[in-house]
Amino acid sequence: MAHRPALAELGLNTGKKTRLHRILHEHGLRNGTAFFLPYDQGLEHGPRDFFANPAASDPKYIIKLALEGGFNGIAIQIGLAEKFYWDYAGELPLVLKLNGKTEIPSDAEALSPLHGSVEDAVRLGADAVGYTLYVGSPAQEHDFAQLRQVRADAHRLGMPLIVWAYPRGSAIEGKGGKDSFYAVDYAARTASELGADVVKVNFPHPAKIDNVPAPYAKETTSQQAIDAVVRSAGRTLLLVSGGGKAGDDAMLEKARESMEAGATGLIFGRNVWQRDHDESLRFVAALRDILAKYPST
Ligand SMILES: O=C[C@H](O)COP(=O)(O)O
Repeated sequence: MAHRPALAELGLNTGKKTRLHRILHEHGLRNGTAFFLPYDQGLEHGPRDFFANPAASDPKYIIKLALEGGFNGIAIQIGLAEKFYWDYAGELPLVLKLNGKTEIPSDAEALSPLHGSVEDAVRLGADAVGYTLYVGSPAQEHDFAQLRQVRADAHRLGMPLIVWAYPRGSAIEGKGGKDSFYAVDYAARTASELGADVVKVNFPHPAKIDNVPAPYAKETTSQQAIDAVVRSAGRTLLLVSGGGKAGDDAMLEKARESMEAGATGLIFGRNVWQRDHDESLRFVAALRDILAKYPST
């Protein structure tokens, strides 16, 4: 297991520390772990993600589900935050997603444009902002510059910065793909190097891969891979995302291995809300049982 950093070790300014403390110790399990409900898929993938459970297309349904499920917060885009979060202000921490894109253009030169600011997040009462960084994309230079401004604003306004670190672009396809151990490990380190307070990554696929530096070109276990990714994030707290809907046992195992590795928490969306309400809450309860075993300070 890698080290799960405590809040006091992160060198945060007062605003960031206060907000992260509120998220990690005053909501959810209140034990220092994080369990976020992400709801930006309507922009990233389109309405197709709501076909499995049409009720989930309603932002109010999702916010209520997050409250009933005892989540630490919800991650949404500015349009939904301005129109729907207002009814629940103060009850559930808001992570305002500042950039995003549709899946309609190809991912070959992926860049996620900004459409919100850290000032918007302050105005809406958010406790963190989210930024998607496409590590390895040909548009990386523009992405880094965009992130630099967000990081500076977040620092100035005391707002924790959560970076969705996603390997993308044709170069990564030749190195095991966007979810390979090499790609995810590099993404975690990149977010940490660029000033993320929290990084969100996909769970790494540990399969043997070609065209990558030697340490990655051999078989590992999934536990060894996620251990390394947490280590690469260093003093940046790490969240593991859910991904597309999969079997519950596989998802619970992924959650357990992530927490065992030293992750701070989980950010699971489709696996939670692409099923009916009671089923969602049953699955959430099983995930909370896992988080309860890994308290942090
Ligand atoms: O921000 C969005 C998440 O990456 C999507 O979450 P999910 O993969 O668990 O649906």
